[in-house]
Amino acid sequence: MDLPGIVITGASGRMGQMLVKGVMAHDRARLVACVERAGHAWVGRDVGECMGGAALGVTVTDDPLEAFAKAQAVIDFTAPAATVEFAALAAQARAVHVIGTTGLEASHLARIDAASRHAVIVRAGNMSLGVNLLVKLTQKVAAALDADWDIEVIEAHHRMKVDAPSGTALMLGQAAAEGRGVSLDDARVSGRDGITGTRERGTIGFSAIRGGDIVGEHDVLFAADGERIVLRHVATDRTIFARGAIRAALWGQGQKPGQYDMMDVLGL
Ligand SMILES: NC(=O)C1=CN([C@@H]2O[C@H](COP(=O)(O)OP(=O)(O)OC[C@H]3O[C@@H](n4cnc5c(N)ncnc54)[C@H](O)[C@@H]3O)[C@@H](O)[C@H]2O)C=CC1
Ligand SMILES: O=C(O)C1=N[C@H](C(=O)O)C[C@H](O)C1
Repeated sequence: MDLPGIVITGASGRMGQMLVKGVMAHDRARLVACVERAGHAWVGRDVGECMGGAALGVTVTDDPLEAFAKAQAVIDFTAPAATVEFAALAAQARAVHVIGTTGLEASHLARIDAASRHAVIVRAGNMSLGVNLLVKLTQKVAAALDADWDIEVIEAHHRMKVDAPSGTALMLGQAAAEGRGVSLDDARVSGRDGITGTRERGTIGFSAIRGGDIVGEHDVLFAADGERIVLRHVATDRTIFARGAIRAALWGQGQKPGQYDMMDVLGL
């Protein structure tokens, strides 16, 4: 039987290039197409040559529908506006849609939800094993501690990142809120500046650092009088995200239509 065919959207991006390499090196998947936005310099050229290596026999296209028709899975680390379009097209093609894109708002999530009635969608703000384990740990620690322990999520990323808090920080904040039995929407405090007043008991704070080429660092701080606990994940290489996304694309084959996350894929 043929190996599942995979399309990479946003192929020229930081994650796109990792994913092209990851699928090419994989023994249970094959690269069938690469998509970039209309007008991008890579469109019409071989993706391997664009990446500065040997030709891979896959020409970058700006036609997602044609690309998805050849595929069993679409791996998508692009931008919210593109991802919601891809969700509808992937559902039309009955391809598994793996969404790594972050910065999605309620209107985007509603469109992804609609697409998931017809197709398998796996979405996570972080596809790494380590972060998904950290999410579980965060929930457990938050459940064990009362509101004498202030919770802060601190994240650091490269200077090109466009959304904050990061998708991972929001996953960690959500886990902390669930552990504590509160709603994140009610407890969330982001971006303090000026005369903020003293810290409100029970809130969950978010701080974002942007600089240089930081791949992704996340701390969940539990701070009480006289002691602190810090849960930390440091990503030093984007292959951890690509590995998780490819695993999700293969896991999704044969699943029932619906929305899944990396906890489902990893069995956590
Ligand atoms: N869930 C996870 O594990 C991870 C998620 N991310 C997220 O993935 C996204 C992308 O991150 P990066 O690769 O660093 O960004 P990037 O800016 O390097 O790449 C994004 C790519 O998407 C392309 N693109 C945008 N609109 C498009 C369209 N309509 N059609 C086709 N291609 C389009 C851009 O041209 C670009 O090549 C971000 O939202 C980021 O937060 C990043 C790393 C891990
Ligand atoms: O934009 C990034 O780079 C990353 N984005 C994801 C996020 O928003 O959490 C995952 C990872 O931290 C890298």
